[in-house]
Amino acid sequence: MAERLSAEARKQALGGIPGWGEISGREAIGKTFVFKDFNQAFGFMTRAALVAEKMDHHPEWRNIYKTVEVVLSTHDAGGVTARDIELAKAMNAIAG
Ligand SMILES: C[C@H](O)[C@H](O)[C@H]1CNC2=NC(N)=NC(=O)C2=N1
Repeated sequence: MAERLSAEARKQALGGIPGWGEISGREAIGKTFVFKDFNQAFGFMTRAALVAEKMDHHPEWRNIYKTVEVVLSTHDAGGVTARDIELAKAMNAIAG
């Protein structure tokens, strides 16, 4: 099982993934992606879902029109691990 990152390691990792930050009140990271329209937002979700499934690591997310709110944590580790950082980076790459 992946190890939880320390607060320090988490902060450092977040520095390298634009737009991602700590979620207040829980051990998770998040980002709100804003696209041009619903089509772009849903296209992002479709591509990200395929990557997430391949990684066996899945986002908590919510789509409102052209925005996608994403929260990542590793449930079995009770916090943020390298797997969350990896998926966050992949999502940024997909969003372009
Ligand atoms: C058995 C399976 O590997 C686990 O349930 C996976 C699936 N996807 C997951 N996704 C996320 N975000 N956190 C997890 O702890 C997690 N666990």
